[in-house]
Amino acid sequence: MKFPGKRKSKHYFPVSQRDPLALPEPEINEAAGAYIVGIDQTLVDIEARVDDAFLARHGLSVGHSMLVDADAADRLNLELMEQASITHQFAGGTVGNTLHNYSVLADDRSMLLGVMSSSISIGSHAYRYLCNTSSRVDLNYLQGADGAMGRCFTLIGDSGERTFAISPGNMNQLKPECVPEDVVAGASALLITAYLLRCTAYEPIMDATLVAIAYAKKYQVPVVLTLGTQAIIADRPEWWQDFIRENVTILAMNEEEACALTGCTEPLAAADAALAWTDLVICTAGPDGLYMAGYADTGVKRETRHPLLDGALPAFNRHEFSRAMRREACEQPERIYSHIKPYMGGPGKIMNTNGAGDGALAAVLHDIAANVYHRQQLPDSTKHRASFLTYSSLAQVCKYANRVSYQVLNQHSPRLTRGLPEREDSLEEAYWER
Ligand SMILES: Nc1ncnc2c1ncn2[C@@H]1O[C@H](COP(=O)(O)OP(=O)(O)OP(=O)(O)O)[C@@H](O)[C@H]1O
Ligand SMILES: Nc1nc2c(ncn2[C@@H]2O[C@H](CO)[C@@H](O)[C@H]2O)c(=O)[nH]1
Repeated sequence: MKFPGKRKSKHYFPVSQRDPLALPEPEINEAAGAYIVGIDQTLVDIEARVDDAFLARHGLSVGHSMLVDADAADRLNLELMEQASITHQFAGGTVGNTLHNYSVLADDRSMLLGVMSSSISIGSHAYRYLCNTSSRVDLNYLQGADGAMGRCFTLIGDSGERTFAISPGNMNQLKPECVPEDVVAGASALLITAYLLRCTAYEPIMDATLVAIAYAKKYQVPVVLTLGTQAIIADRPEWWQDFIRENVTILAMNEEEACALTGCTEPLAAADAALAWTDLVICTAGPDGLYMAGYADTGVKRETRHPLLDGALPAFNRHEFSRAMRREACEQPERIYSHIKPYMGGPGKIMNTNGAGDGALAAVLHDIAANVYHRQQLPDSTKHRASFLTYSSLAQVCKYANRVSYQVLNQHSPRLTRGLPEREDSLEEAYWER
């Protein structure tokens, strides 16, 4: 486990010196390991430049992800081939991207559950998917399936905005019995997306997702939900509110999805509203950076040393130096919030906004898994005197998430090609303080 950013704090990582307050001599537990497990619709992104007339002709809604049937996908594909407008093909899927990025950042294992073609030929979509996935993502639990892989036509319109047309192929065929209980039980978090529950008719992946959630709840594994695209939430916001209240520990969304879920246009107000149903919220807000909201116990909350910020809530970042906890783990829960502007104001030239939010979530997952790993190695450390969800403070997690988003904006693919530069490992000393 590579630590999410070196720092000057007394709690540092990897553990090379004992915490003086921890009692017994710590032994490194070789068998222990922290990993994230996720379920996804295995998809290959097929990227093409199109004009707005193309999107209108194929009945696609700009900036959103829509399902298309086999005939519509064939028509779309044919037109793209005729125009020779396909520019890239790489592995996609919102959870697959996040697990890949987590594994690159943490230099550690994650596990992907989903389907994969049973028989793979060189150059096929399945082959490309595997080639574009970090070797740290464990694919041994994928379920073999016949038929075409899911395709995500990623259409870049005149404004540079991306529109997704999803041809499902066999992406929804994951069976509940292919979700191993022990894999979920041992995970630091279970990652799912709202896309898994968007099917035109019954599909096995819906039950597989519900089974995985039941296992996660049984073993107190945090369930992390990323909302996917606005329309899915806008279709039935109350249903999603109930779903989140029942099942979700950590919620990730962008401001559009947040608005669809809560009715609040302001991202901080939306994150605050979502805390009624879940324990930790990450809400990205494009050029406005990102917000996080969570809970801390009164006894362990920490005041910020940054200037206080007013927004939808006054002095909302007052306790942003606190580490996030589940509400039920707090004797006296208090709400904590943080905000960060884009790292260095954003890149001079944005290569791609696709996956910037998924990148931020990968950083949050890294921080959560580092906390589990530290607890496995040093259970008596004062760092675990309360049951925290994150290794770092909310403010620090925001910085890290934001830095990773910047990295994604700076490259073409939503999947990181390498980890963050080593010399920047100390986030305190990086540019945002200048
Ligand atoms: N135009 C921009 N300028 C500067 N930073 C940006 C810009 N757009 C996005 N970012 C950075 O990327 C992060 C995530 O952006 P955004 O809210 O667009 O994600 P998203 O819509 O969830 O992305 P995706 O769903 O494709 O993963 C922001 O918090 C911010 O740090
Ligand atoms: N799992 C899943 N991912 C999607 C869907 N639509 C778009 N994406 C992915 O979202 C990513 C960008 O956030 C792209 O790489 C797409 O592959 C969908 O319906 N399901």
